[in-house]
Amino acid sequence: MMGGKRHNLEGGRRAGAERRGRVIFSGGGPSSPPLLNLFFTKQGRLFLDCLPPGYPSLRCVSLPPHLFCFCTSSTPPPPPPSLCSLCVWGLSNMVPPNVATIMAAGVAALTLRFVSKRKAKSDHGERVEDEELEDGESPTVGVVPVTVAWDRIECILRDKRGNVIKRLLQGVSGEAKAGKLLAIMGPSGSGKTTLLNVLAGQLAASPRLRLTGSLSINGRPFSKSKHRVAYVRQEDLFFSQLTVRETLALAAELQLPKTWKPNARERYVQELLYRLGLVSCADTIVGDAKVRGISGGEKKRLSIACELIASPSIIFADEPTTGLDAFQAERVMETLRKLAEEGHTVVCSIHQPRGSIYSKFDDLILLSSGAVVYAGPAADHALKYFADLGHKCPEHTNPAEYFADLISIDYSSSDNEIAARKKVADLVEAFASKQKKIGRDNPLTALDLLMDPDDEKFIHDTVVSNRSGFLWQFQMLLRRAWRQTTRDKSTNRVRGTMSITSALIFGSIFWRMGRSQTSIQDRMGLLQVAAINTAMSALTKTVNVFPKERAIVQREQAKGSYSLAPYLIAKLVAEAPVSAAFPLMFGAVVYPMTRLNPSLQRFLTFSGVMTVEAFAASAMGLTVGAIAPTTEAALALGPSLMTVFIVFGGYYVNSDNTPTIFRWIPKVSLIRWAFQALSINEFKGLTFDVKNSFDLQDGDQVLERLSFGGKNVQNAVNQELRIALFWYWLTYVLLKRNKAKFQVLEAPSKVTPHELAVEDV
Ligand SMILES: Nc1ncnc2c1ncn2[C@@H]1O[C@H](COP(=O)(O)OP(=O)(O)OP(=O)(O)O)[C@@H](O)[C@H]1O
Repeated sequence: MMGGKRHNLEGGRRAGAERRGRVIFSGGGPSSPPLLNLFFTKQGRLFLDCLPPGYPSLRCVSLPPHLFCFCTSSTPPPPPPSLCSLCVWGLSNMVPPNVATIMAAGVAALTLRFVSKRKAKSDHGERVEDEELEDGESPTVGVVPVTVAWDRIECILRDKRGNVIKRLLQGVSGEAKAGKLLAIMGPSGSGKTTLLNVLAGQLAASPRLRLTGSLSINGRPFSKSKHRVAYVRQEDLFFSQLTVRETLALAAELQLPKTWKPNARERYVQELLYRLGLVSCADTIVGDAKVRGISGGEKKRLSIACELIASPSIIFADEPTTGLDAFQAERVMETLRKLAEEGHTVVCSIHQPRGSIYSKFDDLILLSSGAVVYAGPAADHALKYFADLGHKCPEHTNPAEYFADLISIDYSSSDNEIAARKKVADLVEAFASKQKKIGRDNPLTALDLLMDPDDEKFIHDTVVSNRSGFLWQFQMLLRRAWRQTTRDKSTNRVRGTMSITSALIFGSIFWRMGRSQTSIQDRMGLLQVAAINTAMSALTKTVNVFPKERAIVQREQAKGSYSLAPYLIAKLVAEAPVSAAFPLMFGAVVYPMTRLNPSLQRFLTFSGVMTVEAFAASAMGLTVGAIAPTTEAALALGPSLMTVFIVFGGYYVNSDNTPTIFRWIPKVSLIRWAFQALSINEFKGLTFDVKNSFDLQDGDQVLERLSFGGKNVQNAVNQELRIALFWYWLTYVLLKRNKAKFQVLEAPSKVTPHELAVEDV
């Protein structure tokens, strides 16, 4: 299915031609320009030009880092991925063949390859693009053409007792090839996403699933392949406050090798913006539900652009048009179509596309209840196939709609359902027997099998992510976190307003507390509500946003863009000034209104304690966000946990009276340590009006009653800092452990009769 006409890597060709340096071999018949040119680029890389006379269009194929090849052909086969196969191809295709010249070129090339291979070994780990790019020079990222083939994929869902409930995929086989756009279509629940996840090697692991079958890339088992796979998921997740350009630039900075100069990276990002049609919104923020940003279609194309940075050979897209209007859906599919034309292997699942979108597909897989109804070319071939089976698509009807109706189960009545199920079962049977008769539709091409195992090494070298050092990652992630925090004006405005409003409310309630005996209770009450208010607002803000951010970070981590430690530290550093601002605002209003201990030193300590407490609560929010599967779950879990800490916060239950089994809770309660520090800061040295002999004379007596006697502020703040560090550490461990786990594909096995009995549940 490799489309020669569409195999166009103009960028690479141009860049290579511009870099032509010393020619070391030239010849190949009477033609001008010569049939074959072997030359070194200015950077010392070896290039081979094959120019059969009369065929002006050049094509390029990525060869090992030290070898590049440009070639054309009248009946273009896929460009061969190794010099040996190039020579085989050249001998059989060039007209008129000048055997001696080609052989000479082949021998020269192989000799040089042997020499340069040794050099390549010493350069192990570098990418083609790793060489220093000169200013003004275009970056080139080649696409390695690949064929993905899968055979007898079975996915079985079992209940807790191990009984089979459903066959999600039933012996699915097929192929996706370079330069082709393959669409997986079928009614809702037919298994499109499941199949796509299996092909991308990203089916979420579950003890209730059993996955068998074989999956290969260019004839090698998928698990051993080093080709890069991009997966554009249904949900587009981004940092909402970054612009499109910033999002792409950061992804480029984190994923491209450091040897790319800033200019080259910028040009590459600009090129991606053009390719994906994102130039007009390049400087618009991505936005979210609160702040309007780019459109849904633009978000989807930005997702694709981010996936393209690492130059993947294979692109999977799960329902890329879902939620988009007709125009945006068309543009997204046009983008995928172009990527296929550039040599990528593109596979997408799609529900029911309109006619203009359907016409973009090269190949089609139709699924119904997890079984293949049709797999093959999308256009006339599919229509003819169904017409031969007696299902002729009426004229002027969108084939996609026709196929969807044909393979859907009609649940309007039991008779209709039985008839529809029988029709689908017949279609599945018809396709299975046809497949058995003809074997696989398109077996792997001879060239795929000819591939030199060393080329796999090259592929690894060209696509492996070149992760930068800690400091570099920290710097990049700090910039992103800072932008996200400071630009989120609506959230910051709400937090600021809430801080001042609650300070005004508490200030009014505890207005100008005097030194009477009753003011002692008021002071304790105010300090307790201040501690609760600060902790709660920091906690809810964090649990509101972190689960979403966690999903982005986990996706980026899966790509190997950066490590967890620089991410968490950058987040902490970037958010610290903003997080500190709100407790300070609260303190600045409530302190003078209520006339807490009137000294600048005490006011500064009060603000400092509140700030440290806000950090601890925020860190606890991160942990909750790392555990909870959704924002809603995090919002339920976070405040419940905090309520326990409030109860044991030192005001409601005296720590001396705490039941033994709960003694540990006040020790880990961030409310308790904040309350203790605030109380010591407030009461130490304060005197009260005394009217009766049993009245408390000074703050030290109050502290004794609270069981805080003999303690100091510093100690309480240290405990609070330890609690904050504990939550940060726990978040790190949880994020590290909660990496996505994928279902292992077991070798194909016979489905047991018992399992077959549950077909089409
Ligand atoms: N891990 C799982 N556990 C239980 N059921 C599952 C699991 N994964 C998939 N399924 C079920 O398998 C069937 C196929 O799901 P899948 O998401 O692949 O369908 P789909 O064709 O993509 O549907 P849609 O077009 O609605 O997204 C559904 O009935 C789904 O509920």
